[in-house]
Amino acid sequence: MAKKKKKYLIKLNNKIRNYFNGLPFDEGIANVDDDKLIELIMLLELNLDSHEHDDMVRALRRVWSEEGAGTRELIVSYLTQSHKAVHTSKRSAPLDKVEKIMHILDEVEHSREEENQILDAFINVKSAKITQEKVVGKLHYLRMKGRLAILEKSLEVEFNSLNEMEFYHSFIFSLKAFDFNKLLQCTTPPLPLDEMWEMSDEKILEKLKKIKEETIRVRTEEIEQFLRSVNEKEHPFLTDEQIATALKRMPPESELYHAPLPLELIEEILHSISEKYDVFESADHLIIEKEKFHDLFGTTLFYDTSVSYEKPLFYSLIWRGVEPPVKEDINRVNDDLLAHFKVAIDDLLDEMKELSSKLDIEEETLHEFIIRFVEPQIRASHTLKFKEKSRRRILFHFGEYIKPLLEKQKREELLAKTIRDFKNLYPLARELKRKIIFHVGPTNSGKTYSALKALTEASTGYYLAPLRLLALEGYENLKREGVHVSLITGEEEIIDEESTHISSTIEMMNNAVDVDVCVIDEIQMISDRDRGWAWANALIGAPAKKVILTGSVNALHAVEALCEYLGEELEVIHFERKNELKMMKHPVSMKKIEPQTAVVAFSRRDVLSLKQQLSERYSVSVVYGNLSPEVRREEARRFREGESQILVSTDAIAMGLNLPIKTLLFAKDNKFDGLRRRELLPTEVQQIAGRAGRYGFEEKGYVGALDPNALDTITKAFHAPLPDIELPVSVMASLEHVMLIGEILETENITTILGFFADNMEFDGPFMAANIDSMLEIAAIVDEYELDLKTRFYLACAPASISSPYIESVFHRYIKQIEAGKKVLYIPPRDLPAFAQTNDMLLNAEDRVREISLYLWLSFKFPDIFEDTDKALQARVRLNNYIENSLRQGHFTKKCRKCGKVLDFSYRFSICDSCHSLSKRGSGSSHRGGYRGRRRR
Ligand SMILES: Nc1ncnc2c1ncn2[C@@H]1O[C@H](COP(=O)(O)OP(=O)(O)OP(=O)(O)O)[C@@H](O)[C@H]1O
Repeated sequence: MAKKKKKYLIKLNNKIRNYFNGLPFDEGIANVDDDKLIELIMLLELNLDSHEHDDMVRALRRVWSEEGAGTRELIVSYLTQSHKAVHTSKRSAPLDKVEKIMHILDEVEHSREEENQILDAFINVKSAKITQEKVVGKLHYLRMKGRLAILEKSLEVEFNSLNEMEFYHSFIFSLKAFDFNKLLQCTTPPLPLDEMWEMSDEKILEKLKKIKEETIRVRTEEIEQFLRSVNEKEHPFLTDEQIATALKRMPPESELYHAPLPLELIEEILHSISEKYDVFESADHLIIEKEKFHDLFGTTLFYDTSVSYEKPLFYSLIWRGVEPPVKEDINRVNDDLLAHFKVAIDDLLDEMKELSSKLDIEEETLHEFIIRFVEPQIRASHTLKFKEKSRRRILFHFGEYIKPLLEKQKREELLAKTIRDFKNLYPLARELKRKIIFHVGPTNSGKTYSALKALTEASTGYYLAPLRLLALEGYENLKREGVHVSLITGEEEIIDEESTHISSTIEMMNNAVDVDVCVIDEIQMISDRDRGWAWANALIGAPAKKVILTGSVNALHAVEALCEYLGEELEVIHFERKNELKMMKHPVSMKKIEPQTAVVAFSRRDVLSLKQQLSERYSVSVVYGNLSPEVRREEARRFREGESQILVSTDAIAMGLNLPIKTLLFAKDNKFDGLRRRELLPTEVQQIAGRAGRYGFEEKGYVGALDPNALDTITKAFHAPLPDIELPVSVMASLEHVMLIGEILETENITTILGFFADNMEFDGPFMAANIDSMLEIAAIVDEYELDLKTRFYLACAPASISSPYIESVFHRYIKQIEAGKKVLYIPPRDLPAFAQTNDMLLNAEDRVREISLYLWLSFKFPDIFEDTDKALQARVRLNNYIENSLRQGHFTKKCRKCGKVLDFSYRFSICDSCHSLSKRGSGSSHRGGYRGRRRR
């Protein structure tokens, strides 16, 4: 920096040396003449007492040596080029600009004042831009301005920029009640000034005076006309007083018909015209507003519609007595607003529908969505406007709302697709490239025997039985053959650590470990309304290289269809009945039943009634569904080993059981199937009849009935061809499926999940979702508790027959404990008598056995909670003995409450017919003794 400054000072020194012909400043300055020295002293604003040459030279030498580069530059600049040495802009115009202007003015005649005005006008204009034309033009303008000023003064007017004359004049307003003077502004039409400047001042003045007078005349006429129009007859909107006040307050420059009216007055006038309006004003507009409403999807939106008028226009309508078209204008604006609004809402709705077209969203939900956003916005702004911003906001939120729904739907679709192709849910079975062999034949044809033989010979295998008893039979058969086998049913497990085989009930199939052979017994059960799904699931998912099915011929078509869907090889082996089975020609009377006869009825009541009647002559075994497996087995054993002569049973014996039955008699030809009472189907008759004349026990079998009508129906059904099982067959979700559905539906509600499976699944194969009504009933109970999904599913599968109120309450107690993670103690029944005295006692005992079945079943799923299995098993033995004894003793018979006569179990009343008729005859003293007496007689 310093270097740069020094260099600059040297440059200035050199310049001054040049100027002083090689002399330095101190010497050269002494040669400068006094005038220049004085100017230099003034330029530098030096205050000197004397302006003697030597004093000035001394002062300048001091300044040169003491002051900085700036002062030196000024001095150099002044001496070398004097015009650049101007110290500040405040100084007078540089000589050459003034000279230029003066030079131009020399050519034109002008006064001294005009010269000053011109110099002033160009003071800030650069010299280069100053031309003769501009200077002359300016001079001309100044002269015109001068003349205008004179004219304005003498005429008492002003010229506006349009070259019109503006002036104020006082006019008289003659109103009805009084007169008053008011100064008003008058304006002449535009004046041809260019033309006028050609004239003399006097002439111009004369002309302008005329124009002024004419303007006043016209204005006067205008006022008169105006006053006539508002004065002549009653003004429709304004009172005389209001007119007078408005005119008095009118600003002088206002047009008459534009005379302002106060806001309150406008409001009053509008109300008198029609409805309620709100009126506002801006500087130059009147805004009139009215509340309107619009029904949007059942919600009323309140908003304001407004119109705005320029004040002069509106005032002029009022002054002229013309009704302002506010109502029409507001309605028109409102129609416009509504039309726009509706189109915007319709567009939005369309867009929302398109976005959610894949979802099943009700139109009402879309409406609610729009209302939720639009209503508050309109309430807040009170304007029926649907802004683009709002549209975007609604669509954004709607998008957020449907996003999870769309995702869920996508997942549901994916799930449906997976489940639809049901076979894919069993990947292990699919990998094994299974071979299916169907042992098809009538009952007692050895089809199971032969399948079990193949199973025995296989190194690993499963036997899937329709009943627990048959699983046990299969287990015992395999064990007898020296096979290491485990038994797994819903209630019990007998595990052989070295087992290569498992005999289980079909619902317990393990689809995760593959084996060589799997026998699925009684495949025709696939058409069973409630349990059929277990056979379908097993046929699709059994993980065995060889799957042997046994069943009747009516299942052949369904099995073929399923194998075709699975793409798996099917071999069909036909079996013939081993023993002859003859249909009897005559009904057999109860009194003539031969030993080794099974009598089949279809309800527990009928079985007990038959037992009661037959017990008088024969020893009888009883088998029916409610009995525990142990009791059933014991009763079957007694019959098999000849301890009892007759077996009375429900159709629980229909499947598979091998017993030495020579004759099988149907007690009835109809049954209640859970929904309605109906005739037995040929398949049921043939299956049950097949229990007679089992190969290895008897040579021949006989089938008959107790009464002639039943015999007729049974005979027909016995000979009828079996109709093919109808497709589709039912399939059912496994735990894995349930978990998957739960995850996708984002729910742990087992009722919802099972319902979803049952309702929404469509399958590609010949399938439908199983009938799970009873499971859903249990699921509804389970969902009342806080449990995880796995637990819920297990519980929903539990054998809890909630048609028994006792079992239902037990089930609730169990679930409550599971929910709390607390142990469930098994409380055994207290002292049981030797046998049941009444039917209710027997029913209670059966409920207690079912309670144990439930307890044991749950102990497999929740071993830490249901630990009292030994106690439960012991109690079951006790209860079974008690039930067996009761059945044997027959002491629980139904007797007439009055005379003690033994009644049929199916008898509806508690007193017998004779007691009933006696009581009706009204023997007055209807006390017990009387009846006893008669009975004794
Ligand atoms: N080859 C055989 N050798 C010895 N006994 C046999 C033979 N085949 C079948 N049996 C016996 O014949 C009876 C009926 O056989 P199996 O149970 O296999 O018949 P099924 O066709 O399965 O009849 P259902 O359908 O009624 O069960 C059984 O007691 C069985 O032990």
